[in-house]
Amino acid sequence: MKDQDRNDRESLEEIQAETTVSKNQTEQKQHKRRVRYKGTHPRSYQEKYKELQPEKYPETIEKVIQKGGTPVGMHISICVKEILDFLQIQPGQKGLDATLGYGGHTKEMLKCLQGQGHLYALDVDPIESVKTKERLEKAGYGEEILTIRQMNFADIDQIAREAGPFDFVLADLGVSSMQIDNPERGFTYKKEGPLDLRLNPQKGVSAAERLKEVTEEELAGMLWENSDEPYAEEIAVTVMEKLRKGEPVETTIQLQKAIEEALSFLPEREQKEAVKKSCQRTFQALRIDVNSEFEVLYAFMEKLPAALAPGGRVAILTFHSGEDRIVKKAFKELKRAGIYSEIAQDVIRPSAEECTRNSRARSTKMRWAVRAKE
Ligand SMILES: C[S@@+](CC[C@H](N)C(=O)[O-])C[C@H]1O[C@@H](n2cnc3c(N)ncnc32)[C@H](O)[C@@H]1O
Repeated sequence: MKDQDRNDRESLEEIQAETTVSKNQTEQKQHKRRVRYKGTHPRSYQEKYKELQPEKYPETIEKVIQKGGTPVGMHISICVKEILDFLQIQPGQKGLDATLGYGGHTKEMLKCLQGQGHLYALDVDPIESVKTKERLEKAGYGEEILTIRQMNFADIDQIAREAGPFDFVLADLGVSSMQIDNPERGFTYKKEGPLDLRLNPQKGVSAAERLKEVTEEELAGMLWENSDEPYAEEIAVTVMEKLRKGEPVETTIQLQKAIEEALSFLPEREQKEAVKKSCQRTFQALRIDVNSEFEVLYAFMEKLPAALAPGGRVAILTFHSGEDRIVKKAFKELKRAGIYSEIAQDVIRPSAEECTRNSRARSTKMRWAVRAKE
């Protein structure tokens, strides 16, 4: 049985159990109103996934993880061992986690500090970072050891001026599973939701608004440059035609349908797979655009050496070739200039075992560098 079916069935059993209890109570106390029947399907995202309440349903969480999935509302940290082996964190050091997310890496780095030193952690996402702060506080990591800021890592110079230089820095780029899994954030074509895709929904314009701003040529260029989308032109033509005719492309499914339509010329047996891949690439390209992901990564790579202490170590996880190219090039150039004394010769990939355990690790590449001692 699929996990989702099982979740739905378990929810149904709970609902039925609640109804039985309420029936017995009704017989005993006639004046009590019956509990309203909730229906066989949970109504909201919150109700639908027990995984969103990990404390209440630990077995459900364990089952999902064992099957290689990521429980909804959680994020499984990638390459933890490889990162810690490289960073060599010592008690008393000062570090920066540039991408807090669910706080998995943060927690592992905090453990290495053994209560001495300080960790700073940044995230642009105002929704998830609040939840992560609460979770880490409950786990015993308060302000005395951990400072969390809602800040873009492009401003690493700012936090370095206040708190640096750092002995170690980690950046685990991209999006977290919680952001992808929440349909209201619009990161996935698999669930209906507003076409938003912003890491910080309180700033900038959503992907739906962005589609209304760009020309057909600009959209095709965006899809090609950000994601190497082979059907960039066909998709751009279809989307723009829809907008010209006054048909909305404002939700994730509306965009998915437009992509399906754009690729309808392909032989039927190829269509399903091609649409899936083009949806992944199109959503990625739009996400990169609305969050200026390449621009902020350039800024981060440029400011990073000045934020590191002499001998300081940095590890970066990337998830697509565009990101990896920027990191690789910056490390190489700065090594040649003598600013880094050592850099990773090759990318480090998660083990096959980790990829089986966590399918989201498959596209991960890790690179590292050590700041020269001068
Ligand atoms: C892959 S997740 C990090 C997961 C985290 N390492 C963990 O173990 O839970 C990436 C996070 O980086 C954040 N992020 C992406 N770009 C950012 C930026 N430019 N500045 C700060 N945070 C950013 C995202 O909002 C997301 O929460």
